[in-house]
Amino acid sequence: MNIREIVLRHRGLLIAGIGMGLVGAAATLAQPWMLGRLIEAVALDKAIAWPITLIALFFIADAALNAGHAYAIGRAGENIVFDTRRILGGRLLRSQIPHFSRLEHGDVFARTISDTSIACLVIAQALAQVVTSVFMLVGSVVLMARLDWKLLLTTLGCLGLASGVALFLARQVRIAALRNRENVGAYGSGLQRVLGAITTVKASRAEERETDELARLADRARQSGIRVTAFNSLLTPAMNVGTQLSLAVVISWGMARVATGSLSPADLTSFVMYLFYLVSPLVMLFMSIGQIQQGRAAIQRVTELGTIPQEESEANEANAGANDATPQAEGASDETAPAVAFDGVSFSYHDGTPVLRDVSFSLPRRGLTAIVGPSGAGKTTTFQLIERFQRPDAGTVSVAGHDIAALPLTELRSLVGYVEQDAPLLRGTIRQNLTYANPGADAADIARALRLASLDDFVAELPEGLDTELGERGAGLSGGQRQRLAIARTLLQRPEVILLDEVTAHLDSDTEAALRDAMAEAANECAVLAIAHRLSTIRQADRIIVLEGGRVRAIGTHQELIGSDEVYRRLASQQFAAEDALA
Ligand SMILES: Nc1ncnc2c1ncn2[C@@H]1O[C@H](COP(=O)(O)OP(=O)(O)OP(=O)(O)O)[C@@H](O)[C@H]1O
Repeated sequence: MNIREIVLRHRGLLIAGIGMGLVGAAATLAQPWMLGRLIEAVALDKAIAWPITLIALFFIADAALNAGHAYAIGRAGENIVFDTRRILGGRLLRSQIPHFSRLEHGDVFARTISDTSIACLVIAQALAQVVTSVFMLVGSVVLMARLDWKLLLTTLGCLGLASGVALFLARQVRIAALRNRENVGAYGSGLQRVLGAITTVKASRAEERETDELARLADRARQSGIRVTAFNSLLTPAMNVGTQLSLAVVISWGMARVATGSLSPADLTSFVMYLFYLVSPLVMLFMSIGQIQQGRAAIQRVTELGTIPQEESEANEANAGANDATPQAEGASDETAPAVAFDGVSFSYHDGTPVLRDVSFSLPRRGLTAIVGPSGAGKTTTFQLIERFQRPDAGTVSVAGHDIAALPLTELRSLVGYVEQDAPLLRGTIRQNLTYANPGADAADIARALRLASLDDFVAELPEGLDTELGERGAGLSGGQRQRLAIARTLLQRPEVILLDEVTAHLDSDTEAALRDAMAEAANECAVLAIAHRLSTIRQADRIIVLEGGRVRAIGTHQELIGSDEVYRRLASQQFAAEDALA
């Protein structure tokens, strides 16, 4: 992502805004000159209608052009912020999971929400301000030099002194503002951390501790905020002192020269007006330079986030599809190809520890397969590879006969339905959540999916039925209901393969039995691969894959494995004991 390109896309509006600003500045500069001519006309008893009309015209043009300038630049800034956020949002959603999972969410929000505003608005406004300020400064200096160069040198001396102090203060403001942004960001991250785990905080009676910690972070933000205010409040007086000093010198020396006749009252009036004009662009220039520095830091943070590696772009997917057209066409009609096949797959996360080692298995197009194994055996990682959230270091993974490395991602993910361990739901109605992967599903399909997931009675009892609004992350539903809603959503997608990650963990025995029926029915239509702990689920499976330490230990039915595999026997007896204890 390149912010320069985004800014250039809006150059028309920016140039129009700067153009209006420059013409407006010229109209401003013309006013003292015209006022001088008006004073001369009055003094010499000449006609004053023209000077007055011109001053009025310049005044109106000045006001109108300045309003146009502010509107155009503000609008361009908002357009740039919009484009940056739109692109950034898309890039985050299409980013590669291994890179995304390393980001801190609070920081991602800060970069996407506030850094984009600062970067774009500051750059658009501050750049425009620099251009118009420099024009005003040069214009004022040239016109003042034409009026009286000695008075100009005196003015520049006084203002130069004040500018030096102002420059120093502006630099301090910038440093303090950067620190303040970091502190505000840290407070945001802290707030997000505790609010995301509010029930754990309460259950651990940690409210007081966390409130103190939040207050400590907020206090750091307050202190750096006060530093910004302190330096900022000195900035304007520093420039005012310079202005007042030069004004005092210019007026007293200028009046003395008017008395001796070496300067006309009209020129002195114009000169004093230009003096005021000189100060405001000077302050603006310093502030804009400071803002641009701040904006550069924000641009860097936005650009860093924007360069997060992407899953293939649409174009690449199309190419991959075109290059792979023949095997895909064959595979799609080849019902004999396995639903999922792992062939010599090895994988490690970024820390390099091997998680899967030379894993090979294949699933037929129909039927229920359970994956069992001790905690950390690599079961969820297997699912991550099938969805291509992660890529294998060696070996190939195929779905419906296609090597998934060459399959367009949208196609792969339409073939595979995935119900995660925590089954997160999105805000919105039950219907929106249900049809999330298949927005075109009709009422009959929805009713079938609800029935299969044993949710039909629950939804029928709700006053608003399918249109019931769910809270954040599915609040308003029990863990089991959330899980079943996620299963119904996957069933509606009608995939070739359904991956279920410990979906029966949250369910009571009755619901689990209903869900087992749902799995059996789904397994008649597609391949179901379930990570399971409950023996009742495992026993129902057509085949069971036993994983241990990232390797496939054994594959077989419950009866076969009980007789032949030590690890399976141990897992099964542990589960029996646990279920007996529960009973
Ligand atoms: N994102 C990750 N980054 C680094 N290591 C990871 C990551 N996810 C999992 N691991 C590691 O990979 C190994 C396998 O994890 P995985 O979640 O696949 O196991 P699992 O068999 O599903 O375990 P469980 O039954 O406890 O859910 C574990 O040692 C885990 O610490």
